[in-house]
Amino acid sequence: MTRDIVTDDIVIAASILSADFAKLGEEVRAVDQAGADWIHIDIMDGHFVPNITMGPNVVKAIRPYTKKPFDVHLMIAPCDPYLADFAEAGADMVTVHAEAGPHLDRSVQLIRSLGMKAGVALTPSTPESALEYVFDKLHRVLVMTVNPGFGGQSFIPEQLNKIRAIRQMIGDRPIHLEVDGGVHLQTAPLAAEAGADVFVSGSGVFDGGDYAGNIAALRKAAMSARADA
Ligand SMILES: O=C(CO)[C@@H](O)[C@H](O)COP(=O)(O)O
Ligand SMILES: [Fe+2]
Repeated sequence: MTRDIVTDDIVIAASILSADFAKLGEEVRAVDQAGADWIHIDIMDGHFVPNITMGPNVVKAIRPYTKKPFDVHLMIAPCDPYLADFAEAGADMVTVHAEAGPHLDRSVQLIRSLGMKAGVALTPSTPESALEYVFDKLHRVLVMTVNPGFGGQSFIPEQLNKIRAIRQMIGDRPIHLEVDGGVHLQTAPLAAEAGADVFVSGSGVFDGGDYAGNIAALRKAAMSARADA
């Protein structure tokens, strides 16, 4: 099934880390109906990051609640032993961290061989040069604008230079540039102006309960920066 399309459009990926875990399936359906383009799923292991969330069994359980693409952000180390489980659970795209192990190229090749789109994430202290030798195998790059592990943190503005540099590296390749962490109405335009086209938001989508209003406002904020460019 093809659920991932690379377009020139702004993509809003709702991060279910901020959802009510007691009714996760309904929350996924709700953000789908509220206009989210992708469902962003944060997988944390209490080892690579200081928090624990969910595994492939939960991804599988929420898969029937939407046809929107599942954008799985792995904050686990090692990741290779679990990639097939996420593919089987219904992940469309899997992003691994460049910092999560010594064999990034192997992880990227494995994701692709399992039929999923491949992404690499960089924590705030990792330079864009970490992408150099895997770049042409990627469908997306995820720039973390907070230190990974928790929702609701503040956007780190120094990451805007990294976003600009990666936008230059991408050129006309069909690679999404995803920004994750502290993405709100004030920061989405900055990231868009720097070159991001996928906007992950947890608290910005879920806080206050007006998912449709929040998603529409985020999209409008990101698009306004593009129109100004
Ligand atoms: O990967 C992560 C956190 O490590 C994110 O995807 C968070 O879920 C973003 O949350 P907000 O900063 O948007 O509240
Ligand atoms: Fe994430």
